Amino acid sequence: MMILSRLLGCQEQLGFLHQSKEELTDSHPVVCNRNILVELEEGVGVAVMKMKSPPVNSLSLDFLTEFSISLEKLENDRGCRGVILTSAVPKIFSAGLDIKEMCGKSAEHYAEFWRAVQEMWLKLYKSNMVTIAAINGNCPAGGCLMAVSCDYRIMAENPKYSIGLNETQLGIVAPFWFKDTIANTIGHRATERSLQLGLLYSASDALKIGIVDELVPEEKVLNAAAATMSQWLAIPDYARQISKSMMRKPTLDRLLTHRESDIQNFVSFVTKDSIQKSLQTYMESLKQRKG
Ligand SMILES: CCCCC/C=C\CCCC/C=C/C(=O)SCCNC(=O)CCNC(=O)[C@H](O)C(C)(C)COP(=O)(O)OP(=O)(O)OC[C@H]1O[C@@H](n2cnc3c(N)ncnc32)[C@H](O)[C@@H]1OP(=O)(O)O
Repeated sequence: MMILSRLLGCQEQLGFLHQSKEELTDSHPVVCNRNILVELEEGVGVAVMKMKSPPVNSLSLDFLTEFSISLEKLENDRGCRGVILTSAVPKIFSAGLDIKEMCGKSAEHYAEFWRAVQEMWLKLYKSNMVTIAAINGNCPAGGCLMAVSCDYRIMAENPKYSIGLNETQLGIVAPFWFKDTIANTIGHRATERSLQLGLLYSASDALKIGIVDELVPEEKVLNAAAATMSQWLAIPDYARQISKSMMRKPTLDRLLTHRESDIQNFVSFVTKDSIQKSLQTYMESLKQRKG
């Protein structure tokens, strides 16, 4: 019930009400949501989802809810066959889960938050559409999960940007389905090293290890994503979708089977004093790094 009312509440915020006349008459309909801009190029059947939640596109409960609703709308739109996921915030793809959602809140809040994280991943990983991440900035932890849940990743070749699952550096643990998703991308051994050490890879190392598929100059990331999209869309949808499902279903089913216990694990983990302390110390270190 709580989730339903949040979804309904968010649908109002989703901005269908806030579209300007220009946006409505544009041949590329734009939906201006609070955290995500969705632009659907109808003739081509491709939507661009631009995350725009400054300063760092952190994945808050509101953001995740909006993301899942937006993706579901595209999924149900027969005119949309592909999605490019990118960022409208300079230098940041996404800073991952919003740490503030995991600090000093109630057990009920943590459970609701974690269900929204699961939902985002389930929707993205099982999408029937072609999904391409155009990674135009830093991409740690939950940001990396989003990227590796797409079918293909193109990253800006900027030595300042990094990508990876750095959870252990915060004193927390990537859950099994984060691990499965990255292992499906880079293999078991590389995942073991990557997860234990909480490695963040530079763009060039990410290409070498296979977290990303391609590097291009920053200003070409979106064009490169569009070019790759047209190659993938040249394959008949039905055959491609069944192949995707064959590869991903066991991983999806594992979370679906253990969804409630995964939420309980998260809540009991994150409510530990030691974990709360680690997260608070990490947030403080982020602030101090600025100064
Ligand atoms: C055994 C069973 C296990 C079960 C499961 C249990 C555990 C849970 C696992 C949970 C998995 C977690 C996944 C995650 O995604 S955790 C988040 C990890 N993210 C990070 O480590 C990234 C942190 N951020 C950065 O490194 C940098 O901010 C940056 C992304 C590189 C951008 O740098 P810069 O442009 O210099 O920006 P600032 O650092 O100055 O940041 C601007 C403000 O944004 C705040 N911030 C940054 N990241 C986050 C975040 N993830 N959440 C919330 N807030 C964030 C930062 O504090 C600044 O705020 P201020 O302006 O108020 O100081």
